[in-house]
Amino acid sequence: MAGTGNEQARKTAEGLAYQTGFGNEHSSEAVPGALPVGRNSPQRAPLGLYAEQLSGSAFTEPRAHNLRSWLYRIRPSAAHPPFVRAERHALRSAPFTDCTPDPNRLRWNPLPEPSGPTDFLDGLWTLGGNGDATQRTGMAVHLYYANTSMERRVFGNADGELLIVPERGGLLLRTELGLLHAAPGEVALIPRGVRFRVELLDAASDGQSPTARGYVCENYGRPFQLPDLGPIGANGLANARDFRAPVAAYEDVESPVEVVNKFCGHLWTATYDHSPLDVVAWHGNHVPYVYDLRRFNVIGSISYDHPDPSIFTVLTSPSDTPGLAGVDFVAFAPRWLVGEDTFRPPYFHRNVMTEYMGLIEGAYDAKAEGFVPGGGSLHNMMSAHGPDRETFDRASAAELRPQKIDDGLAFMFETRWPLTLTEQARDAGHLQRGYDDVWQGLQRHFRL
Ligand SMILES: O=C(O)Cc1cc(O)ccc1O
Ligand SMILES: [Fe+2]
Repeated sequence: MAGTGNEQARKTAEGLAYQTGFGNEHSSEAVPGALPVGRNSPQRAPLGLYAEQLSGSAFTEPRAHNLRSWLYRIRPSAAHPPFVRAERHALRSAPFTDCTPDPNRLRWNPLPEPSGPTDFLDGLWTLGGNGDATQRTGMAVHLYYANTSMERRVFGNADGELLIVPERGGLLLRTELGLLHAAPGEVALIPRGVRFRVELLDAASDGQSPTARGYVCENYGRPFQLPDLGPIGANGLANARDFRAPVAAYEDVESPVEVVNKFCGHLWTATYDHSPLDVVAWHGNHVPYVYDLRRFNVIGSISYDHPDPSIFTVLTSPSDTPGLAGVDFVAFAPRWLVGEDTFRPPYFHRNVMTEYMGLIEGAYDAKAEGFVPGGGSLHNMMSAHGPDRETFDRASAAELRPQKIDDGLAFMFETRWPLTLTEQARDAGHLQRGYDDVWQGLQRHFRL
C-alpha cells in the first residue's frame, strides 16, 4: 500500500497543486528548507518551527495499516486554551439510541434550504448511523446544506474520518496539510483529527451567492483503504494514482480563531489566538485526499447477469472479519451494460448489509422516479428492495442491445450493522410518505 516519496506536485484546472497516490509517504514544504532531512525531530526544527506527530493508527499496528504524519508548524497544537462544550445544531453521533431501528424502506427528498447564514459545520444534519464513536466502531450518515464559508473557525473530528460527497457546489477545504478542491462528482477524505475549514467557491448559475449541498460518511472504524482486487489483477476500480493529496500551505494568522473539536459525540470549542492551519511543512501518510469518481474504472459483466455491487467499491473500511466491511463506499459510475438474457438493472434482493444510497446527479437505473439528486434512501438489513415497478416492467421487456448508462452518478454507503435513525430524520418533513408504493402493482405473472 505504501509508495515512495512523492514530491511531484501538479497543477490542476482549479489551479491547486497536488501530490498523487493513495497511502504514499508524501512530503511537502511550503517554504524551502522547512522539512527536516534525515530525522523527524531534530533538536531545533528548521526555521524555528515546532515538530509534531499526528497519528491515525496505534504506533504498533502492522506497517501496512500504520498511519501518521509529521507536521512542522508555527505553534504546537498543544498551545491552546481549554475546550468548552458547544451547541451541536443537527449534528449527532453514535450510539444512536433515540429511535427504534426501523425495517421499513425509507426515502428522503433533499434537505430543506437553511433559513439563515449557515456554514458547513452548522449545516451538518445527521440521518443516523451505527456503532459507537467511543469504541471506534460503526459509521454515521450526515447531509449538509451550507450557504456561507466557515469564517475564523476550523473543525476537527476526533471521532473518525469524514468522507465528503458534494452534490451541489464546490468546496475549498483548507486543511492543516494544505488545500483541496472538491466539486460534485469528486469526494474528499479528511482523516481523523486533521483540522480543516470549508469555504464555498462556486457561485450559483443565477449569480446568487454560492450554496453547497452533499453527503458525509463519518467512519468511526478502521480508516478507509482501497479494496483488494483479487482476480481483477493489479489495476482497476479506483486506481491509487488518481487520489490527490495536498501540498503544504499555511496561514500565519495571529488573531482569534474558533477551533471546534468533535470528541466522543459532542462538540467542544476553544478560541485560539492564532490559526491552527499553520503547518509549513509535513511528511507522512495520514493525509487528506480528493478523488474524482469519473476516474473510477468500472468493471462489470460482459456475459450475463448483473454483478453484485461490491464490484463498484471505491473505498472500504474493513472490520475484524475478512470481507465484512464496517462500511464500504460504492459508486455507480457511467458504464456499458451488455448482458445477454439478463435483467440488467439491480435485481430484487434482501441484503444482510445495510444500504444508504444517495444521488449526485441524474438518475439511478433501479428507480424510475422519486430518487432525486440530494435525496437518499435507506434499505436496512434484510429489507426487501430492488427495481421499482416501472423499472421492472421496462427492463423485462427491453431489447438487449449494448446500452450506455451515463445519465447519472449514484453512490452507496454500505455497512455491516443496521442503521438507526435520528429523531430528526424519522420525523423530517422531507421524508417521503408512501415510498413502499413504488413496488405496488408488480403483477403476478406465474402460470403453469
Ligand atoms: O440499488 C441498490 O439497492 C444497490 C444495489 C445495486 C446493485 O447493482 C445490486 C445490489 C444492490 O443492493
Ligand atoms: Fe440494494
